[in-house]
Amino acid sequence: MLATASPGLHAAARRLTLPSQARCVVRLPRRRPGRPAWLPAAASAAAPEAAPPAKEGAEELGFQEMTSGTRRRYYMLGGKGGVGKTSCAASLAVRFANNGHPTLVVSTDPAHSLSDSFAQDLSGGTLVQVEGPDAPLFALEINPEKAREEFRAANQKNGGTGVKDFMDSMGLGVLVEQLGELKLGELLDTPPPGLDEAIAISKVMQFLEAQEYSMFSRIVFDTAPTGHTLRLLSLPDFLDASIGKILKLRSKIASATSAIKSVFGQEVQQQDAANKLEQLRERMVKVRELFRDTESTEFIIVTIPTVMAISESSRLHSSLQKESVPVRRLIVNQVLPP
Ligand SMILES: Nc1ncnc2c1ncn2[C@@H]1O[C@H](COP(=O)(O)OP(=O)(O)OP(=O)(O)O)[C@@H](O)[C@H]1O
Repeated sequence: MLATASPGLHAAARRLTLPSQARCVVRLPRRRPGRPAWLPAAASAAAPEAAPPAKEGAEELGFQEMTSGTRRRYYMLGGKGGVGKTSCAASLAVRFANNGHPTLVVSTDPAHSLSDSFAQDLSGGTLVQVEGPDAPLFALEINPEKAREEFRAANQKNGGTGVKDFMDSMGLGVLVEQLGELKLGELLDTPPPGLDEAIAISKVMQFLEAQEYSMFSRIVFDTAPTGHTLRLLSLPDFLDASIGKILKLRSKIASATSAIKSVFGQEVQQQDAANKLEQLRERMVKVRELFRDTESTEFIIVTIPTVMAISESSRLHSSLQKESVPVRRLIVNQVLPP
């Protein structure tokens, strides 16, 4: 089905080329092969070891490096909005599968572009097998909004926003103000950018721990645009700080309110909310660790040959370096003839 429904994509995946240096160029249909002559100086920050004109042999060697070994590896594709992250993630996943890797490609894009790339409906929130490649290729489209809703519903059920409401109801107005400063309500009601995606990624990681999904040796993530990725990386610190302050505050008021709390039976609810936040923080820490694990993970920046995209990619690369996220390759998409 893939070959007939998306012949261009399939062909592109087969022609995916990767130089052995720190960058790779994906050539999609109707695009001119070869090193882009337009690459301005600004790109050197995103690809410090800018490659010489790529030779097919060297490119294949680079790709072999990505396909070698059966140990599970994660590839995170990120970059500016609309540069072709989903298209490239789909191409890379097909290429992995055609090289014998049981592969899973995950998208957290609510626009469902992965479904369009494969011409299959993947929106059900479960794994769907993509027809065409040699080895099993499964795709999963996670709706981050839905994942967030689940999280919020769980919090509400467990009295999550109730921490603030509870303080209010106890007449502890001053502390409510302090809580406002801690942005607890904001965190639970309007999560910071990146949280949706972090929840989605941690969900995927959770189910990959199950025996039935242990076959996947390559996991490709089509991640959100730049800003979200950066927020996602700083989330555990943000949550650490927030949760730390919340717990400190809680212990401060514990003695003053314990009698009233037990009368109203809200102590358990509060504890649940704190546990839920703590669980969330732990999951975020796992996501952060995954991003930084040079053994298993690689972040690939996708860009296009425009000044704005390259500038943003350059900033993304610097930020990822600062966060110790391994970046070794750059995909330059939509290379046009001069
Ligand atoms: N090499 C290419 N040649 C032709 N069209 C392309 C190419 N790469 C991407 N496109 C088209 O550009 C559009 C955006 O691509 P895609 O959805 O993959 O980008 P994205 O970075 O994932 O977007 P978003 O940030 O919105 O998630 C799509 O219509 C896609 O078909």
